[in-house]
Amino acid sequence: MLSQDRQNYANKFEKNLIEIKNLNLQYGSDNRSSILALQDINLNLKEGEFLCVLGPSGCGKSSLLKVIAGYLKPSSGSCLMQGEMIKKPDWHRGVVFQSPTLYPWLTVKENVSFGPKMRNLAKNKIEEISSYFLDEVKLSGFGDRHTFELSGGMKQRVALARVLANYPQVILMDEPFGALDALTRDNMQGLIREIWQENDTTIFFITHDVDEALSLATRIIVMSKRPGEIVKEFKVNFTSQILAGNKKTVIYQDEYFKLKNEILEIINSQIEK
Ligand SMILES: Nc1ncnc2c1ncn2[C@@H]1O[C@H](COP(=O)(O)OP(=O)(O)OP(=O)(O)O)[C@@H](O)[C@H]1O
Repeated sequence: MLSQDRQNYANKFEKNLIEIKNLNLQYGSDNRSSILALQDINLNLKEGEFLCVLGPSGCGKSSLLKVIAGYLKPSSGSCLMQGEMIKKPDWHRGVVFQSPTLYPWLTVKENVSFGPKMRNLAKNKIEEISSYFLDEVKLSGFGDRHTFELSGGMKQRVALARVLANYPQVILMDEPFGALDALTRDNMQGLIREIWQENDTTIFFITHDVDEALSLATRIIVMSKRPGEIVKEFKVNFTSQILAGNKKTVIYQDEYFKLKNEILEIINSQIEK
């Protein structure tokens, strides 16, 4: 795949969903103990794109996600969704963390139904939505189980179905597969790739794994060490090639290796020696 083709593919995502302008985030107000986590972030998240964020540990990836989610307010600059300032968490921005936060006293189906119930949807609609998304994450037969009966990968699929059941405009994922074994992780990557394609979802995805980013993203941003700034971005489309064909043939291309090395070099240059 020529880099021009990659560029053209990524450019098909045009419409801004989230606009981040000149954003700084500082923890603590006391000058001596305060930490500048994010510095001068300018980033537009486009509708339908799959954006992966890479960077050294502590560079501010989770902090950026928390600002977008509405958990944290920027110290300066702005973070807008469809032109509106993000002020607090909202169902329109679904969040999936590395450790799934499920309600252990509820069944799998009740966990997935929770959001639609809170939004006072009709009983039959709630049933329809929860069945649909349990099926999407391949857990149809597990609706009556309790979450403690499930494996780590299954719990993460419930967490994903629970977020999807709210039809969010964007899904924010913070190393969602970081705690899973290699095989489960590969399956989960396949699942999120399909869900992204089938539902035209917009995804903001933090990972430490360059291969994960390359095989999922339509765009990758690489951040500097703290205070986190965006060092470089890459438009990629291996994910659509994988959807259309065979993962192995895609990840053994020269183009893939070249990009992987370039990204690894940037990340390594940011790790404090
Ligand atoms: N609540 C907090 N109070 C003070 N400092 C914080 C707080 N949360 C994060 N930090 C600091 O801000 C910086 C960025 O943290 P953040 O968790 O966003 O980085 P990260 O890139 O997600 O890290 P990792 O990859 O290790 O998860 C770090 O130096 C961290 O110690």
